[in-house]
Amino acid sequence: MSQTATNPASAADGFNPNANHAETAPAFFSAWDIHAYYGESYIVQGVSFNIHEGEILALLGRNGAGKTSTLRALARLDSPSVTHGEIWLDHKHLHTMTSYEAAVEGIALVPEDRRIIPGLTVEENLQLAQIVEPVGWSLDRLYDLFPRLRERRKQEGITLSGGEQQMLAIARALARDIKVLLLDEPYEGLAPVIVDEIEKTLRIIKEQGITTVLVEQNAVRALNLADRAVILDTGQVVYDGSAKEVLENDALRAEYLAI
Ligand SMILES: Nc1ncnc2c1ncn2[C@@H]1O[C@H](COP(=O)(O)OP(=O)(O)OP(=O)(O)O)[C@@H](O)[C@H]1O
Repeated sequence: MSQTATNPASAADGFNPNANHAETAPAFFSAWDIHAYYGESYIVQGVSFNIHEGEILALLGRNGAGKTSTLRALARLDSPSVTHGEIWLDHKHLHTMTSYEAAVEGIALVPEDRRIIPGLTVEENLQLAQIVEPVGWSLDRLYDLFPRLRERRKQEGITLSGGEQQMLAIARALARDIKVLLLDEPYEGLAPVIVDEIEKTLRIIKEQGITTVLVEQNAVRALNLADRAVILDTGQVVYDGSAKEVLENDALRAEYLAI
């Protein structure tokens, strides 16, 4: 059955669920000409990119460039509201789905504020993510990836350090059966040694075939980890290419990343 049957989004508001880009899509995960608004504010202004399965894409740009808004649009959250464009994941059209449906298809957004649930232990936060199918990594596998979480599994999640909370937020995403991990500033406020630890786990997650979109202010770190980079400026893509090229291109970095 078509996913459009139960979804409020339709061709009438700029989506075209019948456009069969799935047939020709060169990539596993694609955004095609996404436009999104907060009320009257036009923020995401025609963003397109393709990501191959298992790639890490660094989504970069100055403050206010529209990175978080783009991630939220990809996760199909209500705000910003996407008025035009298509989002394809593994031949399924996410642009006609609600955020819940997109999550079931395998999109996981780890927001900047991590959203650890107060009053629940580390383990309960993970178990809660597994109440509904499709379930992803087992608790044992998650604890092998994040040994600190195993040590603290009985501790209330919100009492963890910032780095541990970030680990819990990523573990909670993997507790579901996901295909794409959308990470919003995972390194923010963390000591370099903790960033090293999280970076190591992101490499392991990549080895498992999960595709990652990484929004990060620490652009050099993100570029060293990523295969590819997309740079946004005022809601538009101004660069789409290899991460290495951005690292090596002083002019590009100075113009759009101020580094
Ligand atoms: N809820 C909102 N309502 C109205 N405008 C918003 C809202 N959230 C973000 N914006 C505006 O959208 C623009 C893009 O914001 P966004 O958070 O996507 O940028 P960003 O690239 O992630 O920035 P940063 O690196 O500072 O987090 C900014 O001008 C911001 O003020």
